[in-house]
Amino acid sequence: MEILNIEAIRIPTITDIIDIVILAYIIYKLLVLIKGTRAMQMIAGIALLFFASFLSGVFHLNTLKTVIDSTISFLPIAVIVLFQYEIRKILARMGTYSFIKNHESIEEHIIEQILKAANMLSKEKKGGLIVIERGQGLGQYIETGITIDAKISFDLIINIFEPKTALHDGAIIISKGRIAAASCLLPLSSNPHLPPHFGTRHRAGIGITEETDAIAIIISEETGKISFAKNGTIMHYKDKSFEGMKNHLIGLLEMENKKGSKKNLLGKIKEAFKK
Ligand SMILES: Nc1ncnc2c1ncn2[C@@H]1O[C@H](COP(=O)(O)OP(=O)(O)OP(=O)(O)O)[C@@H](O)[C@H]1O
Repeated sequence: MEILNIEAIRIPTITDIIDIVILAYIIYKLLVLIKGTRAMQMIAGIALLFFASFLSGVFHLNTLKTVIDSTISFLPIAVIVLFQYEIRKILARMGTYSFIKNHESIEEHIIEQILKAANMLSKEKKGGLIVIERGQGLGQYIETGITIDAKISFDLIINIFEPKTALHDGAIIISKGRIAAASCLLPLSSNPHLPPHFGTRHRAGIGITEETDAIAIIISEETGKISFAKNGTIMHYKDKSFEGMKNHLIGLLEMENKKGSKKNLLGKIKEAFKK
């Protein structure tokens, strides 16, 4: 009896190896992506269904197996419905793929103007929310606000966030090195793990970075704290020095500025999966 069919075994080619490496990478990223999320629980549930189907087959529980198998056949639709938000987000990020570097990316002196304004707002305990567009266009959020289309300056930002003025509510969106609009409405994060004391300003700042690759600077009216949000994660800024803060923001934006020119489809897919 032939135990092993030697004929069927062939030396893997370079293409096979690349194929396997890509697949392994995608599976790894998917597992990282869903670790600790409701998707993980869903996968555990799906695995349980397959196991139950297998067991009912082994013990010839035919009716049970039929019911379980027909449930399994609906799984692809259920996954699309349940994860439509995540799928939409990944596709939107992939859709922003660009061969061309954004030459209008933000410059250092502009960052200084933004941070000087953030510091002033913080000192005076005036709330502020500034969103910086990166690779992914923020047109749909810009449309919710009032068009400004002006050069970025300390004075303008301070004026916009002056309490009780017409434009102070909502966010400023910086696009292509200019203040595109003010009073913009951002999506609120629904992350259940955010501290309950986070109000709508912080949730909006985090929300826009969950939906897009933008960076948000949040200045708390209550505490004067300056925070940065990226990829749905918020970082309270501890180093009070201006240079430290500037380098931090440059660091957050650097991916776009330095790697922007090299950003390829794989990079976009990687970024989409990062979340
Ligand atoms: N969807 C939104 N998009 C943009 N800005 C928003 C949105 N919702 C609320 N804001 C802004 O947040 C302000 C209210 O902030 P709120 O006090 O609820 O939040 P917070 O996170 O506790 O901030 P703070 O620490 O400044 O009090 C609103 O006046 C408005 O300017």
